[in-house]
Amino acid sequence: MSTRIAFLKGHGTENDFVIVPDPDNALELSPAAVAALCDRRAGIGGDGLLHVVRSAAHPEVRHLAAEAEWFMDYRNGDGSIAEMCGNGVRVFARYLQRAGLVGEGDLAVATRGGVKTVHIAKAAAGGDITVGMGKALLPEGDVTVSVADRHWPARNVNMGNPHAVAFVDDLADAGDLYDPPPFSPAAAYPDGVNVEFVVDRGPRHVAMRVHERGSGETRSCGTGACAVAVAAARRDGADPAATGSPVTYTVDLPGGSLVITERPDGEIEMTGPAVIVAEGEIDAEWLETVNP
Ligand SMILES: N[C@@H](CCC[C@H](N)C(=O)O)C(=O)O
Repeated sequence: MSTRIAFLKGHGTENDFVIVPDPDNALELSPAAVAALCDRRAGIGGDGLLHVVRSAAHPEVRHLAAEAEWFMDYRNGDGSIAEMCGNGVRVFARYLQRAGLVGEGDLAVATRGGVKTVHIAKAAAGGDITVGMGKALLPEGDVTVSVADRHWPARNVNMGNPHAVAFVDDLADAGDLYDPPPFSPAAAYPDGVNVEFVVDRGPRHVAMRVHERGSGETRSCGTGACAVAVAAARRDGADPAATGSPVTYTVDLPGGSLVITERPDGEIEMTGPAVIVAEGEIDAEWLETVNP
């Protein structure tokens, strides 16, 4: 009889994830296995995978174990590794809460993009979760993104992972987003980039579509929404560090809305939903066939 491996399925504003609890880091999850699990026809399906591991059990973040008990080992749907996932970290926290592995209040989660603090509201089995996303870096230099023969200047924003934010007249300008939008100069993003296309909806209210590195077009991207809020604030002349007042943007995405606040110290908070929709078991024999 084959061993079975637990999984859950969850989403945050319809950015969906396969969740694989593996506290002792006992599973070998190759890029091919992750891609197979995230496959929407031949696997479970998801934009990415949240491998839930105790920090002490993972060589990349063992040094953070005293600070953050749990490590979000995030993988994109194509099996590639990313530094950070904003929707993912809320869903990750929701899983830990639901499994009784953490209590109420603030929770530190280790990611490749640093330790993030997640606030889970009291008695909230559902409801929104707020995450301290850290500070945005705004590397200097012009970046251009393209769709077919159209080109837009883009703001380079790093939220632990790289983003290129382009303001457009209409979200349809982004086209079908099947392929990663080309960008230049190539040296701006040696490891690829997440590209956001943004339109205005009203005062401090924008809407976006995103092509995610390693996942394609998704219905939401939390780090992308933070990058967009910071780029929109700078474009609108709003810099919390200069004024001493926080700035909040609502960012609409195809899968829902996220609320992003940048504080005068540069720290960014993101608030949005995190939902677990199912749980089950992965057949270990099948996993072996896709995990060479
Ligand atoms: N959907 C995520 C971002 C996931 C990582 C990204 N595709 C990358 O490669 O950087 C989010 O909610 O932030």
